[in-house]
Amino acid sequence: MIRLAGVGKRYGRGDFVLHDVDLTVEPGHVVGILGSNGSGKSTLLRIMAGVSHATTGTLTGTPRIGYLPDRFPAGQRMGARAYLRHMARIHGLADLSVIDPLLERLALVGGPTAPLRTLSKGNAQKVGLAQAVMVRPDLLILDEPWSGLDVGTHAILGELVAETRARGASVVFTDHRPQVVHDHADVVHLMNEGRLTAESAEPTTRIVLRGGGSGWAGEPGVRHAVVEGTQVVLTVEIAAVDAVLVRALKDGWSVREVAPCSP
Ligand SMILES: Nc1ncnc2c1ncn2[C@@H]1O[C@H](COP(=O)(O)OP(=O)(O)OP(=O)(O)O)[C@@H](O)[C@H]1O
Repeated sequence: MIRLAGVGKRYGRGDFVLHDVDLTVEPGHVVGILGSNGSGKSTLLRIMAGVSHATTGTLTGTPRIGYLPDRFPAGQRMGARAYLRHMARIHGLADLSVIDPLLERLALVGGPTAPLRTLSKGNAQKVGLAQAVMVRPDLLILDEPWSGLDVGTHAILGELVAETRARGASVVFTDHRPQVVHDHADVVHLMNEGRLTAESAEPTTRIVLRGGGSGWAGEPGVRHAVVEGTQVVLTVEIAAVDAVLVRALKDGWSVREVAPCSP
């Protein structure tokens, strides 16, 4: 459906922010990309969506794409319905009757005629989601959708993802929280400083630490380290759990939780 091989990206003359990314998205799969802020997730999705070009490597496949960017540009006077109709025509969509039910389902506050620029970030994201799904894409690309949308819409988002998969199309989404990615993805990839790796199916342990000193990225056996407020949440290979706990206690961290996590 879509295949990336050796994809790298640098902005201007800066350092590479994506390195040698290989990724194949099969039909009917939901692919979750887990990575912390600045790791390169949005850059990768922009390349897949065709709004940014890879500096190196190749992309093959020409699926019909629906794309929800990390920040949906909504500074316009147009209302949601008018905007979506406009976008539908650009995409060559003949049937505009899907738009109103979609906006109703997403419970757009202010209704379909409220100017986009008056919408809150969460509501603007709903319009962004509507423009991405209304084209019935072969590949639905969603940049941190569970963070941008208000909690009330999370269940609808889950349904839209499931419906997309059920009709044999694919979804690629990002998030920085392991739980969110594991809850919704069939296949998980980890993005770390611009490098993408498939997550191993080996079971892991979730360790939550508070306080303490030095960072955890790159520590042996630590698949992922996410800072959440004053805590850091580690996803650790089972063989490394004892060593990580010993290091944490030596470094002054307080252990808040140790629990199995199932990918
Ligand atoms: N348009 C740009 N010009 C220059 N550098 C950029 C641009 N967009 C992103 N970057 C840099 O590329 C790196 C990866 O950013 P990217 O937004 O892809 O990461 P991310 O994982 O999506 O993070 P976030 O969740 O914070 O959006 C960062 O160092 C960022 O500063």
